[in-house]
Amino acid sequence: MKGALLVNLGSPDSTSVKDVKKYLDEFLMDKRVIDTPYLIRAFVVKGIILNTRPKKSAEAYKKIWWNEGSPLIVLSERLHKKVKEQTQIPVELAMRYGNPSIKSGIQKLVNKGVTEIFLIPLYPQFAMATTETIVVLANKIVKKEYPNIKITDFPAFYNKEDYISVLSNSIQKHLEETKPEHLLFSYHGVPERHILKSDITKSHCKIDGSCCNTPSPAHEFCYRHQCYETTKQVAEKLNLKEGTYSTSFQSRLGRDPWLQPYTDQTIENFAKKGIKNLAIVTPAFVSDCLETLEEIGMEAKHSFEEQGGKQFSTIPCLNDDKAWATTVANWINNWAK
Ligand SMILES: C=CC1=C(C)c2cc3[nH]c(cc4nc(cc5[nH]c(cc1n2)c(C)c5CCC(=O)O)C(CCC(=O)O)=C4C)c(C)c3C=C
Ligand SMILES: [Fe+2]
Ligand SMILES: [Fe+2]
Repeated sequence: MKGALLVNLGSPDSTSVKDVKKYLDEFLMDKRVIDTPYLIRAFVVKGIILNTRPKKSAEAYKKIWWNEGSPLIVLSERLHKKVKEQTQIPVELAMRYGNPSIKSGIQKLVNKGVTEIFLIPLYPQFAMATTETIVVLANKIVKKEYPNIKITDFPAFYNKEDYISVLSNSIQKHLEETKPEHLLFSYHGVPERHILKSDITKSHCKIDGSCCNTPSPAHEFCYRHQCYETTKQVAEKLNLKEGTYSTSFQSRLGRDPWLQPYTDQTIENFAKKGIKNLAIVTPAFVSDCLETLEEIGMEAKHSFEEQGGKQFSTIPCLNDDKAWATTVANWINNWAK
């Protein structure tokens, strides 16, 4: 029997410093997130980051937390419910870090008699720190605990026509309402070296991004190329004029260089240049979360307004949008045919 597993990033169990610390420990000790040798990672994460960050992050989580829990988890559950309503096969939801775990998701499917799992990492663009870590962990669990189960993973869907279409429609609706002077596509960043590590050709990708418009097999796993491509395809679909939209990268952690331009600096520069009405869309995330609701919806908005900007609007992630749930259900149903 066939079944599907939707996997998102995860959130702390609560906004307590203890739970945030536990979550960040699991997240940041993942060698595909902080990709240094183990001893350096342990020193940096356990010796430095976990001493200060959990308190700060817990405060940020408190600002966005809902009565039902973490927005990312609640919105993923709502999407899961709508997807289940549109398919005959069992579908479970799991998180890469925290709860519900990937192991529990697989166990629930196995309990229902599933022997073939369609694994859908809920990330439009491939990254070592997102798609790859999910695929690796799910396969590791299956190999160890359920050797007779087969897994098929769904690749990054950054350029799939149906995804581009639902994303574009959600953006279009917002643009008609707010009529911004500029639309910023802000993607979660990754350290620059992650781009080089994911280059399967070992020679295509360049730190400065000059490679991303030259076709290459490397792009199947190039986060930066895939982000640019999502922006490009949405811009084409919506007929956006050159110069009225751009791409930037947010949520940098630490001192190493991450993908640029940085969102916070870009937004400040727009305000300083006299842009008054700015809209932001965050297509690396399919569910609103700390990084969209707090970092963009609160921090970035504040900085834009402080520098003279007047109207700063955030376009919600696809969340449990009806057409988006139908798109995910279609992927599952086509695979299960
Ligand atoms: C969308 C894809 C994501 C990539 C790529 C990614 C990479 C990445 N993230 C960190 C560090 C942190 N990220 C944090 C939160 C967070 N990150 C993503 C997604 C991606 N991260 C999401 C959806 C969230 C929000 C989770 C939620 O509960 O709402 C955090 C925790 C919050 C904080 O303290 O700021 C950290 C830390 C690294 C190092 C990284 C490297 C590639
Ligand atoms: Fe590239
Ligand atoms: Fe992150």
